[in-house]
Amino acid sequence: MDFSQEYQEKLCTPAEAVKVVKSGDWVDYSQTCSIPVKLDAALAARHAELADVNIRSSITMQPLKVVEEGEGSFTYNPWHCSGMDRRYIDQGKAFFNPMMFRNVGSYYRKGYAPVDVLMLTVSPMDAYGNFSTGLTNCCVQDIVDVAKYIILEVNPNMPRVYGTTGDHIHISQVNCLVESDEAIPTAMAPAATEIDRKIAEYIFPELSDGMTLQLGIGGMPNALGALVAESDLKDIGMHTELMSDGYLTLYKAGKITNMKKEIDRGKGVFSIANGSRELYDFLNENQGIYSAPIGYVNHPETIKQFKNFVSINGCIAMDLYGQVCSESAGTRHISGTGGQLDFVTGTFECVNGKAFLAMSSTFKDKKGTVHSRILPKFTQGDIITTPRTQVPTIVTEYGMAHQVGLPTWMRAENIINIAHPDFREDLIQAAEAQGIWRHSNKR
Ligand SMILES: CC(=O)SCCNC(=O)CCNC(=O)[C@H](O)C(C)(C)COP(=O)(O)OP(=O)(O)OC[C@H]1O[C@@H](n2cnc3c(N)ncnc32)[C@H](O)[C@@H]1OP(=O)(O)O
Ligand SMILES: CCCC(=O)O
Repeated sequence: MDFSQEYQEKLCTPAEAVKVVKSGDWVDYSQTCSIPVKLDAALAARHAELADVNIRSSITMQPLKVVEEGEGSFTYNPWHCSGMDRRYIDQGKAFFNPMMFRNVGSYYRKGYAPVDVLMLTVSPMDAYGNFSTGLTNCCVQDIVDVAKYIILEVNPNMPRVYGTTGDHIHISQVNCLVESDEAIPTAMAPAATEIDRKIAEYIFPELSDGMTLQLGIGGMPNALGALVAESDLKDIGMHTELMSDGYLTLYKAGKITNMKKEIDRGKGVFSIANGSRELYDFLNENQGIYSAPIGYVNHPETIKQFKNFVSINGCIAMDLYGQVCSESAGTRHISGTGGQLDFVTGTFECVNGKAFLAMSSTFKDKKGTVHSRILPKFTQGDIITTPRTQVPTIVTEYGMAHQVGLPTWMRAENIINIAHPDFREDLIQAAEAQGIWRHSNKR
């Protein structure tokens, strides 16, 4: 088998490749590190001749030309937002696409998310005609299966990552391809703050040897990663939606062996990766790691097979009823549901599952005013990411608030105990007015 002739026949320039896009089409860019840079620029250059083209993607890490140069012709619809995506939404150039992450693949398969053209970055072809999907497995197989036309942007900087379904695309499935040597975008995790470190210290005693760990984004998971790296904990397993540098720190410290995992033993599993170039090099042809579809990684049926599973994610605000908002600030869109509800739900199903949602107790706005993240009730349009029926333990720098199985007055008391002291009295009065404060509650 020699696929080099087919490769040459399908090779074209970005401008030639994007000619297939018509007004009214839905174009899919895969997500985050796999967004095709040259094809995006070539498509944006056609803005004067196109109208009402919809782009689907997520978590952009560098400017999208169709958004920045194609206003009026292209509408960008992210499934999940990076800082850049939320600025596009703030500017009215993009519109969030709500989703449950484990189900996104089925949105494509069931026809709710049509795809006229798929274009994405992949690593160079191997001897068998396969292009690795590299850092983004996610739901690429579902998109490939339904896309009417597939264009690859082949880039030697995309690591070749082994995996299950969705880890590669064969040249026979592809309509055309272009070549690129653009750097794959990197994302540096925010430095951990003193508050992050305090939260990590509350969670740390809940961890044990042999656990399987899912870490979300942000400074707090990094702080926890650093604590674990310096601890005596051993034989940790990785099963995570997002692989970022926090895990690389744990691998480098010898903490992750994956040998105690009940499933996928010996393999660290992720669905999307973004972080440093060092992380991408670590993933390249690493047989100890595999990428898998989000529909597998995030599914409660998968997660429940782990006995000792620990899930740690961030949130933005919560109310005294135990509802958690992790994706908006009032009506301002911030990030997305992502895998939060998937992991909270799945972890509850595990024999010894422990899920934590973490946030600082207060937020300082751009004018310097300090607000409590713990609110009496949500009234400003905040989106509920984790409903109170599924909410696990909440952690701030003042401690942990257990919620599962507790009546309203106990939930409210636990939540107020982890609020910033300056806001506690007002919260107690609100709880009383809302009828969720019992006369014997501690003050
Ligand atoms: C990868 C995984 O996590 S896997 C599965 C889990 N997925 C999830 O949990 C998804 C939902 N969670 C998240 O997206 C994140 O954990 C977040 C958004 C809650 C926290 O992430 P961080 O990176 O620590 O958020 P950060 O503190 O930088 O705030 C993000 C933005 O929200 C704004 N913001 C945060 N809290 C508030 C608030 N209470 N009021 C107003 N704005 C706020 C910040 O100002 C910032 O906006 P800016 O970029 O315009 O300045
Ligand atoms: C890739 C990050 C999406 C999420 O927060 O779940």
